[in-house]
Amino acid sequence: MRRAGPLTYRGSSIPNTTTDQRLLDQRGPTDWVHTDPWRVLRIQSEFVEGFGLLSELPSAVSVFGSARIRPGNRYYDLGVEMGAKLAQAGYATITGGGPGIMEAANKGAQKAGGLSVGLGIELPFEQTLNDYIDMGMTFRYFFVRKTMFVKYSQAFVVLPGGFGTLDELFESSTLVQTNKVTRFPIVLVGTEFWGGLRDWIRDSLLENGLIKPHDMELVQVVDDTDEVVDIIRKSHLDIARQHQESEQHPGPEQ
Ligand SMILES: C/C(=C\CNc1ncnc2c1ncn2[C@@H]1O[C@H](COP(=O)(O)O)[C@@H](O)[C@H]1O)CO
Repeated sequence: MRRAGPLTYRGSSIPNTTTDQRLLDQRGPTDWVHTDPWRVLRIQSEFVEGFGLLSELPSAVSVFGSARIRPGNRYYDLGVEMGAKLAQAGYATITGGGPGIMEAANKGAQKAGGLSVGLGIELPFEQTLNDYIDMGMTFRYFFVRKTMFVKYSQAFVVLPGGFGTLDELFESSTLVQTNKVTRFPIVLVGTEFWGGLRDWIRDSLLENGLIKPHDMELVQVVDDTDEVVDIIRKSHLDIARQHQESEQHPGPEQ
């Protein structure tokens, strides 16, 4: 009789090698490493690692913005200030873990004694997480990383940036617009930078009936980092109040 894990073999059914021998003695073909079923497992493991790292994170805010802005630029300083204000208000700061505004927000958060998180992305060129990160992970897949930003933050704050930043802004706006996430403030910081986009959304999208009038409220544009924190706090309090009310007056079981 031979046991192989949960399996039992007897007589001529007993294999002449063990599972461990088959695993360890030979490599076999390798082309499966480049197939989609194998990638699915890698994607799964990325979700597992991400959820494992972030599931016990305190209240947090994702801060997005340019990878190209350097120290000395006024928007870099704005990023540092934003991270610090979020830390002082008790929020962890999550960024894309890279240079520029991401580094600035992480720096501000860390220096103000807050929790600074970086969710980096593997890129075709070598890049490490910036130096101001307390907890970090580098993702292979953009879409897995994006899930983490939304799942583990209470709000998105968007500073000036290029295509990457716009992608993050419009993806989050679509998630709120389609009710995939609810009660999720998206705040653009810098009216001089973002004002033109807001006007274009109103004059082109709203004017042509491509969005509804209330969609204009999905994204707020402000200058003052204290105002950003107020918007986030207020939304947080509204959510807490609604939770309390639904506990006191529970609806029908679902
Ligand atoms: C281009 C340079 C570095 C790129 N490194 C990045 N690291 C991490 N995250 C990134 C990077 N580039 C883009 N992102 C994500 O998009 C947003 C910034 O993109 P933008 O096009 O610069 O606006 C940012 O929020 C990240 O999540 C130069 O060294």
